[in-house]
Amino acid sequence: MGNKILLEVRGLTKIFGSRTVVDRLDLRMEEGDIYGFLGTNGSGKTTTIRMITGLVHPDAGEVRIGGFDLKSQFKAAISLVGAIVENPAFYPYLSAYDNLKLTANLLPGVTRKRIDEVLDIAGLADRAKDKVGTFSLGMKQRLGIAGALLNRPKLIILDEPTNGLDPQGMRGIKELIAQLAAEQGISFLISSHLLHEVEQICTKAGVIRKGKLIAEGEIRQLLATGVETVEIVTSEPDKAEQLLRTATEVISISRSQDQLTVQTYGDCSFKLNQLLVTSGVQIRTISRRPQTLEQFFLGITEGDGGP
Ligand SMILES: Nc1ncnc2c1ncn2[C@@H]1O[C@H](COP(=O)(O)OP(=O)(O)OP(=O)(O)O)[C@@H](O)[C@H]1O
Repeated sequence: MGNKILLEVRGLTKIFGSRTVVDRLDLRMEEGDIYGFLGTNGSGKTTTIRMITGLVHPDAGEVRIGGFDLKSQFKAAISLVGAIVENPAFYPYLSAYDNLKLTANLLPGVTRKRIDEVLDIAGLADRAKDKVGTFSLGMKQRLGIAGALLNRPKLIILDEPTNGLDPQGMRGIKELIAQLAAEQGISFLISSHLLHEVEQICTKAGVIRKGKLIAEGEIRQLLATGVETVEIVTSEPDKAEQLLRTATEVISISRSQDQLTVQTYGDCSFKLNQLLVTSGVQIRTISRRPQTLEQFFLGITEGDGGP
């Protein structure tokens, strides 16, 4: 395995109309990583994955897979990737085998033997001849992973793979991911809005919020990372908000009359205080509430359904 860089994303940006949905995003995966891409609904995960898989053109930034530039060396870069973006689509009246044969026809050099192999790996060998319409959602997801394995990728990208699955289906997917990583050295980029799920499967994670990567690292280290809620009461809330939005540590600001509630990455209340005071903003009170990223993430997933 080693520490070879498998995926490098730099400054990736997507703007829809006047909204910046993905904002100068950087990601870095090494071979062997199972990377959890964590964020609430609408935070920009699917758009990022679509850019990494060449389905959406970025407005800025670059993606390199296995050292190949996705734009100028598309074939070489994309041949290293197997991906399921959103739900895998199958023909319900065709068998699992025939569905994979259709996928295989689009890929150069994939043999019939390989179709049997991937069905076996996904634990579907004995259902190969059954119509996909009779499959549970978990089996369809495993069939999707089988399809993604056809061209022997080094990186598999899964967008919310356990969405809608029952506990047994979830377990099946998690076990398959762990097995493919351990036995075949395949790396995974897995998007999810569920912290505990990422914690169970992944070795590393990045947290995306409003299109920005707000934290990245080894899971354990990441969950212990400090995040703070700073509450500021001021007679000049407009000016204060404008100034605070320029600070890199600020994740979000909400307002209620003359009170600003500011979420920050790391301990920076002193810096924010100075920023306001040196610009002549009078502060009535300032208080801080430290949290771990885990508490923060659980709080935002409960509290707001979107960005
Ligand atoms: N083609 C598009 N045109 C305009 N806006 C879009 C388009 N695609 C996505 N968006 C918007 O971009 C934002 C991010 O969407 P995205 O699907 O990337 O988020 P997500 O984190 O994957 O969320 P979810 O888990 O709900 O899929 C959303 O507000 C969405 O409405």
